[in-house]
Amino acid sequence: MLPKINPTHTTAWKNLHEHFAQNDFDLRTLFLHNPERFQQFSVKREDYLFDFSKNLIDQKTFDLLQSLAAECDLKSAIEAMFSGEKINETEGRAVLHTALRDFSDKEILVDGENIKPAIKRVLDQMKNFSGNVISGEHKGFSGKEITDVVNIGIGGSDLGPVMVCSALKHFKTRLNVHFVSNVDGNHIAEVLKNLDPETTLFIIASKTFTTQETMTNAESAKSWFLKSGKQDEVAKHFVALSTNIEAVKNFGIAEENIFEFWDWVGGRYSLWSAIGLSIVLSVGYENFEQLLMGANETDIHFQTADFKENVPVLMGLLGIWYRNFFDAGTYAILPYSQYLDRFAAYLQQGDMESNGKCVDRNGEFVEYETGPIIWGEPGTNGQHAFYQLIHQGTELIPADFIAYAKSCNVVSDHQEKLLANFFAQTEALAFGKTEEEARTELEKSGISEEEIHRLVNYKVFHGNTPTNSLIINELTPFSLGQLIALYEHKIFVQGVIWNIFSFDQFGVELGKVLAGKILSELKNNEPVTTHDSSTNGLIKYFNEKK
Ligand SMILES: O=P(O)(O)OC[C@H]1O[C@](O)(CO)[C@@H](O)[C@@H]1O
Repeated sequence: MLPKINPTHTTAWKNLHEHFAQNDFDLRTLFLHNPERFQQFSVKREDYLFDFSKNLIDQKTFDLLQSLAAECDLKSAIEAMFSGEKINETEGRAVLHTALRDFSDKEILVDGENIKPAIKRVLDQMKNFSGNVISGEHKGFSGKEITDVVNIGIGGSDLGPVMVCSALKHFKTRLNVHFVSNVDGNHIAEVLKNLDPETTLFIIASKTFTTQETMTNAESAKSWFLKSGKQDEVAKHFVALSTNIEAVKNFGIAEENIFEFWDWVGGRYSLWSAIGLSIVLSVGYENFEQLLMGANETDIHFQTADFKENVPVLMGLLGIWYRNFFDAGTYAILPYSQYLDRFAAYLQQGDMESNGKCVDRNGEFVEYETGPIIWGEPGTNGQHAFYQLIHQGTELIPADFIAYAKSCNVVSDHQEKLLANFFAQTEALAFGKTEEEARTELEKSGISEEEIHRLVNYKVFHGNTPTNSLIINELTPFSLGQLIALYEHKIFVQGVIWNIFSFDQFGVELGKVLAGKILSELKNNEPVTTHDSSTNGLIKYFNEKK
């Protein structure tokens, strides 16, 4: 079981509030007074450098955040998760996505049974199946090789595979992997438009095998296929990834085409499981295994490193400092890598579905902020979209800047320009531009004193916008696994300290129930009056125009 400590009742929390009230954390001053600040607040590991010196902290802040982790008993929470304790108490489940990437001989027991053999069995099944598809040995009903794969899933059955397949495009196999997730018929229509049923493999990815969007898309995909293929040829073109074996069989998927995973794998933490089959088909099993091993490297770091040098712990603690003491409502993920174009979207589910909670582990409503809004886009594009607000807006927006030192593709001086922007942005966000500096620049431009007076404030940059800089040596399946796991564990750290349960998601249920009721009303084509005037009015308008 996880500890049930209200963070606001800890001594560290009270001291952090005092510390916050008594200091202004001016980065220019902090760097001026400590030439060793970078060395003091950065962690250099074999595959990456994590520089957190441009945060609004001093040594006392750092020490108090460490005390907070200790008072909230983070260490035992980490041990509880990795050991298979049922820390997902509201659903009575263990949380063991980490076991999926643990290649050691260590036994991990769930309800008295070692889960490692089953994990190995499914990995072998994924390896064999993907090898046969990629080699062309597995053929479609007309004897042709598979050329295209369509993963049908949503949420954790989509976002992780989409993000990884996008990030590892440089490593792709001959197969073209597509993703359908939205119940909006245009989504599947656009994907199927250019595909051939004779050479297309469908992956129905759903932990529960009950999600409306996925089951609707799966039925439509099957109907599309059966316009060409026969019912008894479905087995060659449809596989399923699920914990719900009975529901998969009822859908009509052959038993040998079911890739199982388990209830101790949360949807948003499932890309390491059978849900990763689209990744295996996209980049090959060896690269998928490297992805797992990279995540495992972070798991070991997370379990063994002193919290003072533990990157996920530091990321989590710094996020709490801004969320709960600076009242920052959002957190930006700004990868300076086009390959990571879906990374923020993936973390939106990972973070917001985990820590978007308002009831603590004692069943009481919390009286402090919990999970922030996660958002972001790759740099340098963001600089031409929303950096104006980060630089000169009224919201404090802490951000993680992520980049790779080496590029997968050497093209002219693009990499130097990309990193120059990365470094410039974190510098500008930290140190800004004072009124005096702005005035000096304007004076050099030769404009009148009156004009200078009129313009100077528009040219001031407040600075003191905190950033973490993560420079990873190169983008590989291994380093991507490390990166993803860093964020999985950051999220865990924050959930532990906020004293919430990070592994259920009851908040998604009400919408599903209401949608089911309204769907039946829409289908019977009668006037709808059972809702509020807005919902009734909207439904009426839709019925008139559809
Ligand atoms: O994989 P399933 O069971 O179709 O669920 C899809 C997604 O729906 C949710 O249950 C709710 O968003 C997610 O947690 C999950 O990843």
